[in-house]
Amino acid sequence: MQILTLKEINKKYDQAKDFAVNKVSFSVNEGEILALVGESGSGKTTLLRLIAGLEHPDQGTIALSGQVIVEGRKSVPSHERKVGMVFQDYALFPHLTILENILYGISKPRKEADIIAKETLKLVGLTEDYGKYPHQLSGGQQQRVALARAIAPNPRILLMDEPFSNLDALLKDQVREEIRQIIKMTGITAIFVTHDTKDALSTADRIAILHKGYLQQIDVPKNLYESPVNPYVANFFGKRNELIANPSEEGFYTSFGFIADPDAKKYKSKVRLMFRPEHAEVVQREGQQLTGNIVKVSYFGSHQLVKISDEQGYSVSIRTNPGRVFDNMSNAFFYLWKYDVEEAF
Ligand SMILES: Nc1ncnc2c1ncn2[C@@H]1O[C@H](COP(=O)(O)OP(=O)(O)OP(=O)(O)O)[C@@H](O)[C@H]1O
Repeated sequence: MQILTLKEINKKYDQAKDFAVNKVSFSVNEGEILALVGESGSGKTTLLRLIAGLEHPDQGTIALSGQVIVEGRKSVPSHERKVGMVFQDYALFPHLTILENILYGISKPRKEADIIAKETLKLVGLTEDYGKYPHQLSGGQQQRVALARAIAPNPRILLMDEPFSNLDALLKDQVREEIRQIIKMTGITAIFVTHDTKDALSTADRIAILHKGYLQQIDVPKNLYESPVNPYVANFFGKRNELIANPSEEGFYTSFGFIADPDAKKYKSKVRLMFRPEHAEVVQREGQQLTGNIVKVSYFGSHQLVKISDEQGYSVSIRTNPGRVFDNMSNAFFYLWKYDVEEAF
């Protein structure tokens, strides 16, 4: 069931030249975690603020739990929308204890509020720390307090602005997993903004990608990564290699050799074969594969990238498992097991 629906949302700030958000429509299902991703200035935060009621759109409607909260001039005030917010810097009150920080948002009699706050602290694994002050906690723990404060009043939806950006790389993996688990345990619907594709791919059920205020694609992570609707989305989710190829009846001619592909005959002129480093395989023996010279092997622990160059010095990068040994400047054979064909010119 859909809990949040945005229809044709436009937003232009005073004095701004362009729209920050352009005709954006999408829905979020109950219990779903949606990531809003895009480069800086793509409109992610603006969308979040429009849903929270901190901004009003120039056009469009927003409905939350069956209630229209934005339509024309109508706007349900932010505090009546029952939206939970987690800010990038957590925005905890430094002079209040963890328990007091959480109690702050619960408008219930003290005894009842106390029970809710302590239950929420248990949920986020901070039962022992309720008497401490924010500065006495680690970044990851502060993050969990901010989450507890946002979910304790039982909001209809949880909004998080760059929730992982203040954490170092090591902590990030752990916190992502924790936050996802907590959200899933409560069953709350959540939207978070991030510019980091890893945050989105690992934490979200679906991802919406924005570019210059336009929604490009909204889908489950696997589909966005494997079947992007346009080159912008494809490139956003990591580097792709590009091979210029001439189509023929039987396949594509590239500077690394021939790729047999009956679909090639569909194309009349030069195309670009786009493939991700993990969608190619370096093989031992010569055969029906492409060939080139290994010019660099970069080791990343979990994998390595082998850079292979053609006779003109144009290179592609292929991901291999870290245990494989390659000699620099030696001849290499490889094949592509997945690629997209894009019109070249
Ligand atoms: N208060 C404002 N007044 C005028 N222009 C604004 C305001 N806030 C944002 N903008 C502009 O609107 C566009 C979208 O900004 P927004 O902050 O929503 O993008 P973002 O994707 O969240 O970027 P970032 O990742 O850098 O936070 C940008 O061009 C930005 O400069």
